[in-house]
Amino acid sequence: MSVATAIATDRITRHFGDRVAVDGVSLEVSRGAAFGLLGPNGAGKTTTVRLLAGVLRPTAGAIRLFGEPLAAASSDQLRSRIGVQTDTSLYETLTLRDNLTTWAELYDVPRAEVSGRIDDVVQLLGLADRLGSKVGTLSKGMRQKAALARAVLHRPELLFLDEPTAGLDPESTQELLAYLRGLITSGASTVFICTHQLHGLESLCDAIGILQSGRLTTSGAVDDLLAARWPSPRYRLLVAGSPAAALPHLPANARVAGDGIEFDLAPASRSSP
Ligand SMILES: Nc1ncnc2c1ncn2[C@@H]1O[C@H](COP(=O)(O)OP(=O)(O)OP(=O)(O)O)[C@@H](O)[C@H]1O
Repeated sequence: MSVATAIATDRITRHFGDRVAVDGVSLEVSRGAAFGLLGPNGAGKTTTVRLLAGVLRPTAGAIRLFGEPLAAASSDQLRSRIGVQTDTSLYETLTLRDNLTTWAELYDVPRAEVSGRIDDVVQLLGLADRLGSKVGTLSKGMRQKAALARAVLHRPELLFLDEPTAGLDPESTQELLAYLRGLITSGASTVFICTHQLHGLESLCDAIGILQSGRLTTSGAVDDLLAARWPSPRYRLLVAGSPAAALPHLPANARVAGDGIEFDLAPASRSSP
């Protein structure tokens, strides 16, 4: 494991009584990358995030964050380096601004920067006109975005998102994806997303893992997994006139085949919308 590794787990397992929620999971996430953990309900995704965020301890196995054993990290270190988006972390009776200000203070955001950071993040997430609303009066989608605003306010190096698009309408989903894409592209945070529904989240991820009944059954680069799972279709084009003359106008992998041209379509890449 190199210093460029943000998360490395070695066969982590977590039992709840007789139930095995996470079963021998080993994974690595590079610093600045986005990793998607996919799996059906009950697969162990939230438990994995809670283990990685230091909220739960593994029954067996080891976790290293930024090269250091998680077990040795102090709660202050974890708090400053990690952000976790959960919808249970907001005070319903406080306004959105008071929620974010309270969290900024708890997370030691420099006092002079608090107001500016709040204004920036609510602007980007389309919540600027709801700063004065009590969180209890916000819609579910707005709360999702408010929870994300709270999680990123202290600019964590490692951001955990649990079902970030759940309950969002298509427009809000696109707004949230655009915000996350900007965050990931900036390279400021390593982002770990878990979800049972893709909703375009895969387009943000460099790598994904699939969790089933607590076991990581597949993991790898998104493009490689898509190519293996859905081999790119091969097209054959009949050309009026000389196939060779048409070649410069076609994908680089096109080649002349008989009286036509053949080429594969490349798998969708992370930068595609
Ligand atoms: N605190 C707990 N006590 C007992 N069992 C638990 C606890 N937390 C999780 N589990 C069990 O561990 C398994 C994995 O749960 P987990 O919440 O990690 O799954 P998930 O993939 O996040 O599911 P979902 O997509 O429904 O949120 C489930 O069988 C769940 O009942």
